[in-house]
Amino acid sequence: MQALVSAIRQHGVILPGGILKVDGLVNHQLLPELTREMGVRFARHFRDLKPNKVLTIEVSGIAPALMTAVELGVPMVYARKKKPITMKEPSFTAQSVSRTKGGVVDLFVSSEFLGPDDRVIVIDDFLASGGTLRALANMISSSGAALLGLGCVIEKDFEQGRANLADLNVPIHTLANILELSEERGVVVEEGR
Ligand SMILES: O=P(O)(O)OC[C@H]1O[C@H](OP(=O)(O)OP(=O)(O)O)[C@H](O)[C@@H]1O
Ligand SMILES: O=c1[nH]c(=O)c2nc[nH]c2[nH]1
Repeated sequence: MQALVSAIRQHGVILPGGILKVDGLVNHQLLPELTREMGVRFARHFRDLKPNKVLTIEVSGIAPALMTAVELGVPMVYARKKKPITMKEPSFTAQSVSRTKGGVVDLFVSSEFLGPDDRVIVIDDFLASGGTLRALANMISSSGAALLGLGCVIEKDFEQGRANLADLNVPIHTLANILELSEERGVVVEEGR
């Protein structure tokens, strides 16, 4: 997605530990037109698989996932990182490592909104090591739902997430691909795949 690549080149900042700061377009401020286009791209890619639900994780996955759900005309569910008292038992749980806040995070999805009748695509902001998508895939598996595909706004090629998730045997679609983050070459980014 060329507009996303340009925005990353313009606003992306390299932080220690191989972290790309894109708070101006994905993780703090959101650009409505750019985010809408993300949804259009994901929906176009996954529509033929006939998903009836989009799953994501709070907080940064919500915007692109919702835009995708709007395009597909299906509900969007987000995994919560703290279980509210409103959440009915049983819920599906998994753990992921927060890359931007540190520590292990518990994830919760209610069985009210995920179950054997669901055909799910997962949408998130970053595909890095793939740990977060793996956690979501595990919850989908526990629920009896079918996982159809994975979509992420930004892939960090050098963290091997795509390879780490290959055993899931589902299509993975990303909109921008970070090849390198370095002092010498800056943010090296190309369109996703
Ligand atoms: O492929 P991985 O190595 O799992 O990294 C990707 C995850 O890391 C970030 O989550 P984080 O908890 O840092 O941030 P968020 O609260 O902004 O969603 C990002 O939102 C992805 O969910
Ligand atoms: O803002 C972010 N920048 C990153 O580089 C990253 N990797 C995983 N999750 C991330 N979030």
